[in-house]
Amino acid sequence: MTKLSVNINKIATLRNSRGGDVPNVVQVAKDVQRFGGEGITVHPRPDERHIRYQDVFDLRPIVYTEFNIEGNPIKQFVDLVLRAKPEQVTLVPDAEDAITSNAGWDTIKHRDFLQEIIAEFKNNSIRTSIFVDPDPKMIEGAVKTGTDRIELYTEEFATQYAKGNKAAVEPYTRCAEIAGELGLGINAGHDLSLQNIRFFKENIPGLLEVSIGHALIAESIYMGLENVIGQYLKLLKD
Ligand SMILES: CC(=O)[C@@H](O)[C@H](O)COP(=O)(O)O
Ligand SMILES: NCC(=O)COP(=O)(O)O
Repeated sequence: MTKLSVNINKIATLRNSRGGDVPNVVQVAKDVQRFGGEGITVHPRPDERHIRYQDVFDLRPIVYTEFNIEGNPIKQFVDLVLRAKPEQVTLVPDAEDAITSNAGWDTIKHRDFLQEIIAEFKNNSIRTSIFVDPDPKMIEGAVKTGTDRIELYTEEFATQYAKGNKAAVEPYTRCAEIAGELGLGINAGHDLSLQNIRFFKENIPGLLEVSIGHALIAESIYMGLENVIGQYLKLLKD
């Protein structure tokens, strides 16, 4: 069973474009859950260009599915996560000026740092996941950090699949097999969409969760949020 976590960053982007509180991110998160979404993902960035740190505290009491907070574990972010106590934290090595996440962790080079930070989150009963490229060495490195899960960075798959290159899923399949053998849980995300999600899911053994934001919100402009979430849930069924 693969859970759908809906990333609501883009709702905050729209709100922030005008100031004020329309659309209201808390109401959208409530509706996502009412429509069957199995988790809420946010990725607060240091410049708060979409999700603000305050949004995280406003969302915490209403998220009754699974709250997943993503970000680069700078001190400000670590403090936020420890205070909000989400069900899951996903660590992403994104540069401050990056438009969006654009790389996974080098789990070998940053092993000591990741080990320390992951231990702190786990001591606080927060499940950990780390964002990684589909490279077997990075998966083997990930297990040594003590993380519960990995999140496979799917941008390359999505780009290639859109061009008709279905073989692009193969490194992800291989890494999922390795992760499974090593006892790591498997999440995935970035540029997943109604077009590519079924094929991706079918080729990834043990896929526990996908977090989807950009495409899902864009698709909802044409088809409506409830309808789109329903379609994802059907496509993610075993
Ligand atoms: C880790 C990941 O792939 C997504 O969370 C992505 O970072 C979304 O963030 P933006 O909405 O800022 O692009
Ligand atoms: N972790 C990936 C995520 O939350 C959503 O990424 P995207 O669908 O906005 O590319």
